[in-house]
Amino acid sequence: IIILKLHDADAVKFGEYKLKSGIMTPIYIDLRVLVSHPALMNQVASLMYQRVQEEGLQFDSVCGVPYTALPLATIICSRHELPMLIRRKEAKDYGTKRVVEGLIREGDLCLIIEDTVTTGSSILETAEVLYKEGLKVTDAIVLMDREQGGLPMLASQGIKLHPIISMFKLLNVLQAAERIDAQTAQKVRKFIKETNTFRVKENSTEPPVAKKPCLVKLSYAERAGLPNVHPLASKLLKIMEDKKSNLCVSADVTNCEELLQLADSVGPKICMLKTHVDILKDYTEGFSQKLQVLAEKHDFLIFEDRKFADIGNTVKQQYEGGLYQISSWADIVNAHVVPGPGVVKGLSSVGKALGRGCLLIAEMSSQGSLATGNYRQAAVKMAEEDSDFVFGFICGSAFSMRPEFIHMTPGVQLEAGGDVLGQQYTTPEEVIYNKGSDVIIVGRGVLEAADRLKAAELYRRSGWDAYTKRLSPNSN
Ligand SMILES: O=c1ccn([C@@H]2O[C@H](COP(=O)(O)O)[C@@H](O)[C@H]2O)c(=O)[nH]1
Repeated sequence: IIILKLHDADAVKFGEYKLKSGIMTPIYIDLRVLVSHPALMNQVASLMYQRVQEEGLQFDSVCGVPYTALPLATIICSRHELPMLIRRKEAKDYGTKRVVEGLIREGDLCLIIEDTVTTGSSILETAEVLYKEGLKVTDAIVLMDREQGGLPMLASQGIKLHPIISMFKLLNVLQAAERIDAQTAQKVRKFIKETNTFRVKENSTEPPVAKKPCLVKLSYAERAGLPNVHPLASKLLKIMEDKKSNLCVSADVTNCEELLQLADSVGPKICMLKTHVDILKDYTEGFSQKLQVLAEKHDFLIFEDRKFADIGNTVKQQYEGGLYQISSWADIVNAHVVPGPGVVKGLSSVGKALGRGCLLIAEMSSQGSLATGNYRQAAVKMAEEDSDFVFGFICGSAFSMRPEFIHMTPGVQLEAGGDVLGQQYTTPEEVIYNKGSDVIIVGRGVLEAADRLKAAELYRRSGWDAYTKRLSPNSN
């Protein structure tokens, strides 16, 4: 009966609508309308709490995913006198600057409340914020599961989803009540089946049990096939899987011939080659053409570590013009987030049409870096707003719960340490296995070795072993 009431309230719409992922859908669930139907809102909250009781869920606090689920969480908490937490979508830049409001005790278990689940990414985002505050999340109650992969995806991350209504049930009820005809119901069923965003690995006997949440439990190959992954990210993830390499060599040498020799030598071992074109003494246009030929030959991407950091109009010119014409040869560039979204818009206005992609610098490996806390959050927000151009981050650890974003970490050597100018090193195992990052960026670890090729192979193997260990069912 709740399904018919939701339909009456226009919370279930049939037609052509765009989802958060960009996919067009023939059915749209709009539970924002609930605020105008208090009786229905109360009934939904009751059903959700009933589910909590039926499942015997134990928790210390409740947090609604902003914004639609906030009133639902509020009603449940108020009625049953449960402590509530409020997750801010954006941290304040004054006062306490908190991202989660309410009483937080390290190790407390928080129950998440959500209105609709498609891929599960919104619940994961909220869970990630809560983890960072020291809380645990093992369960989420959702009113409507679109059955497009959210449930198994969340299970793979240690979160059990408890849906009140599922898409197929909803279609059956609406069809039986003659609210929709058989053709519409069939069209939606087909769409839902064809756009499933997550599949449990075939032949896997592993139950989706709650483990310590690992940000990226999916393989590179699985992530390459996600529906909303950037084409360049997909290409990179496929290269990584094919070449069994998550190694990016930072080619910080100062003459073109040496750089080309290095690229040709370590090419088979790497997924990406990073350049600092402005340290080359003898740059010519011919050099970038030769580098592209080598990238093609050995199947790696070129990342120019230009670290753009100006207003949109200036970075646009720096990217496409000047001596280096970076946009004509570099697959990937990066940008600081300090200028605000304009820097991405400027770069995107040149690079998007060329099929290029951008990484945002969310953190830096150097000692005393100011890129921490809210700064990193701002980078995530900017990436999400321009995910048709930005596909990842330069960072110390994985923090975005969206598997379509790639995390890349510089400051890597086989032994932890640093240099005299503030660089700090961690190991491939620490970066990939413990911190959940995807790519290790190694400069002097390879460049200063007596045998650069041998060193590249050592780093490749070390990074790859850490990745396979991360994926193994026994890892937590
Ligand atoms: O936070 C950052 C961002 C970029 N880098 C760059 O990576 C390499 C690291 O070289 P090593 O020789 O391995 O130290 C270098 O090109 C930096 O400009 C970084 O180190 N940290």
